Amino acid sequence: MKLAIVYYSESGNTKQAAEYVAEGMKKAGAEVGLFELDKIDEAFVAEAKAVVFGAPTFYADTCWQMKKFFDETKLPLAGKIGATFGTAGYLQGGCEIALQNNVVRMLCKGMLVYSGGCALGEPLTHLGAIALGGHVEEQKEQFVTLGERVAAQAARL
Ligand SMILES: Cc1cc2nc3c(=O)[nH]c(=O)nc-3n(C[C@H](O)[C@H](O)[C@H](O)COP(=O)(O)O)c2cc1C
Repeated sequence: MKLAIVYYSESGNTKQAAEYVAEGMKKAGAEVGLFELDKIDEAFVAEAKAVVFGAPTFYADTCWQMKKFFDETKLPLAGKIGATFGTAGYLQGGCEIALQNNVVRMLCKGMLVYSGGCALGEPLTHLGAIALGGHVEEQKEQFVTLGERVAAQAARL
């Protein structure tokens, strides 16, 4: 089963988070494609059962590069599981708004948005996984768990 992660990262926080999400997917036995936004293997993503989007928060929204991706992409995302994670500088900086807006964009693309929410216990993944202030390693469990949960749900599709 192929699963993809598409992320944007300037200073490395979201890249590290993406690697943890990939770790969780691999633990679940998936073949994982980890792609920077401008280096997407489109054939892999087209075959993937799930695509997880990761982005830093810019001005209390997902970064403009991710918004541009959703505006422009012609990738066949409809019907795939979609999930999201993000990083931000600080608690009141709007990362949850950024995740919510990624959720809205995934819905617009016809994706089946999933995180496991609070149904599967701790850690509660709700809108997705978040790390603040560069403390990505401290939130590793959240990102790994999101990857595992997406992989498990994709296997059920
Ligand atoms: C242009 C710009 C705008 C930002 N705006 C916010 C913001 O509104 N709220 C916030 O919490 N952090 C903000 N940040 C901080 C980044 O979201 C944070 O450092 C993030 O982890 C960077 O991810 P990266 O290392 O993957 O590039 C901003 C950073 C930049 C460069």
